[in-house]
Amino acid sequence: MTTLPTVFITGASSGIGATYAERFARRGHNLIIVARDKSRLEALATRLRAEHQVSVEVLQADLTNTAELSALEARLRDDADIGILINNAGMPQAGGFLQQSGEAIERQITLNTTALTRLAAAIAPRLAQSGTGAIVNIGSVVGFAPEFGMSIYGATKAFVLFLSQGLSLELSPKGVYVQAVLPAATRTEIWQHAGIDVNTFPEVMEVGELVDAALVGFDRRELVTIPPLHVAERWDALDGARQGLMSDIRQAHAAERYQQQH
Ligand SMILES: NC(=O)C1=CN([C@@H]2O[C@H](COP(=O)(O)OP(=O)(O)OC[C@H]3O[C@@H](n4cnc5c(N)ncnc54)[C@H](OP(=O)(O)O)[C@@H]3O)[C@@H](O)[C@H]2O)C=CC1
Ligand SMILES: N[C@@H](C=O)C(=O)O
Repeated sequence: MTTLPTVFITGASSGIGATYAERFARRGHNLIIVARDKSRLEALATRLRAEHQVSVEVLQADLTNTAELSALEARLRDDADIGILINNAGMPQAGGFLQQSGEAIERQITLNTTALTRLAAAIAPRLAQSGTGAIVNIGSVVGFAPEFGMSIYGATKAFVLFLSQGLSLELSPKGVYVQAVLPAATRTEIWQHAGIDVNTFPEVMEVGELVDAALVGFDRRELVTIPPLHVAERWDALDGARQGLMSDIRQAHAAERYQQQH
């Protein structure tokens, strides 16, 4: 019987990450679950060990702490049992751009982009060497929507999508599957952290439905999985238009509309 890869999940103490942990435990995977809240992680680990007879290791870490992030990188580099990284940990933006302190900006960009990238960079060489494995990056539809007024958060999520597309081009020929998952409003604690009452939204997806849909995309080896997008052709058209724009870039001279009228 082939041994299933261990799944390394960041942000697993609540919400989407905790649900991913439950779903992969149900599939029989051993887990390594990471977050700052050790007691919540331990409670989840105890439950999943009992319910699914899998190994669940708890790693308490603040991904914005360089030393703690480095320890996680070393584990991802060295532990050959880890075959799937779920880069889930993230934080929202509370308030508009003008309300952001330097520290808040640094913390959000560090968690949502730097830590996610460094953890992917830690595991990717080993997965590429082995010719198998998966990296799942949790983005957001907010990365498509500057109109939502979460400019820094949305920029970090646009980063996650671009990074995932780039990593897929670089790593999928080496057997490594990369997936970007783009939820919309999903019922988790993130909204409390954003200072927003999620119950004021006309529609919110339940977290189990979100993760189950993301796993359908995962099982299909889909690159960009957008569970709330009911018209899949919209994404195809957007990405096709992006590629069309690039094919119309002529680098030798500025476009006529930018030529000085003499
Ligand atoms: N819910 C939604 O509507 C949407 C969410 N997303 C994304 O989904 C991902 C998961 O969010 P969601 O489950 O909703 O939110 P939650 O707030 O429920 O979960 C966030 C998780 O990240 C962990 N975390 C936060 N800060 C740190 C840190 N500094 N170091 C380590 N872990 C940290 C938290 O654990 P702890 O506090 O114990 O450290 C928690 O486990 C995020 O990337 C988010 O941007 C995307 C689109 C929509
Ligand atoms: N996490 C939510 C916003 O804060 C989202 O990405 O929709």
